This record gives sequence, C-alpha cells and structure tokens, in this order.
Amino acid sequence: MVMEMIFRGTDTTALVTEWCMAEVVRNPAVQARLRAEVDAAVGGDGCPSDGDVARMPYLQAVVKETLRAHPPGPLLSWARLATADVGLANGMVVPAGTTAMVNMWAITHDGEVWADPAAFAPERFIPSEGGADVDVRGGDLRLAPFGAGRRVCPGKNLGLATVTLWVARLVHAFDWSLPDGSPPVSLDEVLKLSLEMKTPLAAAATPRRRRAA
Ligand code: HEM
Repeated sequence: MVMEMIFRGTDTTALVTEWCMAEVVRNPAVQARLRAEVDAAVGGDGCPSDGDVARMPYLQAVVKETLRAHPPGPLLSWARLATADVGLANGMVVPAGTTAMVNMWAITHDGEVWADPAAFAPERFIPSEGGADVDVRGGDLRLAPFGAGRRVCPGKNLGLATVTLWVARLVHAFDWSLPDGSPPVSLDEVLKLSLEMKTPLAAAATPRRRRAA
C-alpha cells in the first residue's frame, strides 16, 4: 500500500507543480494576479496554509488549467481490457477482449471541448468570469486528470491539496523569472511513466521579503 502511494503519488505531484511553475514563469500576468490573491489572503509575512488556499479561487483555477494543459497521466492508466461487451451512450459497443485507452490529453486539447486550447487561461475555470465550474476529481469528463469511476486516483484530494499549497507558498515567498540569458521556457513534453517537461524548468527565485531574525 505504501509502495503504491509512493510510486503513484510522488512524480505526479512533483510534475504538476513543475508544470504549474513553468506556466507562472512564462506568464507574468498570471504570476501577478496569483501573487495579489495570495498576498491578500495571507498578508504580511505569514505563510499560506491549507485554510488560506480554500479562499483562493484564482490559484485553484491556475492548478486546474495546469492539469488541463499538462495532464501528468495523459493516457490515465494506459490500457484497460474489456472483460465483457460494453455498450456506450452513443450506441457504440466495445467488444469483450478489446484493449481500450482513454486519451485524456486529446480531450483536454480538443478545440470543440475547450476554446483556444493552446492558451494558458485560468479564467476558463472561474464561473464569475464566464468560465466553467469543473470538478477535476472525476465528476466531469471534459477534464478528468485523475481518471473517473471505480479506478479513479485514490490520492486525488491529497495530490490537489499538495500542489495547490506548494504553488501558493512558492509564489508568496519568491518572485519567479527566467535566469539571465536563458532561453524561453520550453513546453515540449516527453512521455515517460508520466508526462514530463522535456527540458526541466530552470527558474530564478528571488526572495520577496526578509523575516526578522
Ligand atoms: C496531482 C497528482 C496526481 C495525479 C494527476 C494523479 C493521477 C492519477 C491517474 C490519472 C490515475 C489513473 C486513474 C485511471 O486509470 O482512471 C491514478 C491512479 C492512482 N493514483 Fe494518482 N495521481 C496523483 C496523485 C496521487 C497521490 C498523491 C497518490 C497516493 C498518495 C496517488 C495514488 C494513486 C493510486 C494508488 C492509483 C491506482 C488506482 C487504481 O488502479 O485503482 N495518486 N492517479
């Protein structure tokens, strides 16, 4: 059980954080809005807590948009074997013995599902700004980066809470930018066990404030 949690829970959580920070570095307007929200919720020299992030809708939208743009399990559990004929809602039948894969990456980048899918636009998840109210934990198949149904990721709440808190703390404590002279952040992907950045993120973190000793 512990092995399974480590095996399935560590690289996914770390990769979503890395992709999220890559988008934060690439998109200064996103970083500025995120920081304003985190500062307003935390204030002063405090450190964001789980309770604080619950009051940060833009941060949650940024994490959702990261999961849409860069789902770490693009093919969910890679493959499933149909043990019986399965009738789909659209009338199609998946015959017993078929190996089936769900291409979540294709769904999250489909222009008929998500307008302008190549854009990193957290607002698409803010209902008060015309965005969609999407439950990413398996309740909406337009964006199900943790899978859905019987084999949905059992660590989804822990994974989401961890990434959200880490990003809040990273943005609260540091200004994030490209190191001097380095090329722009590359969003090229490589599929290993999970979907990784082909060129790992290299960013400069400048402390924002000094705490009294
Ligand atoms: C943001 C972080 C995470 C993402 C994006 C993620 C994503 C996924 C996905 C896509 C699946 C396959 C679901 C399916 O086939 O329908 C999965 C399965 C699984 N995940 Fe996660 N996961 C994350 C974090 C975690 C954490 C923190 C844990 C444990 C502490 C965990 C434990 C597992 C396990 C044990 C399975 C296999 C479930 C089964 O086959 O019944 N995951 N995860």
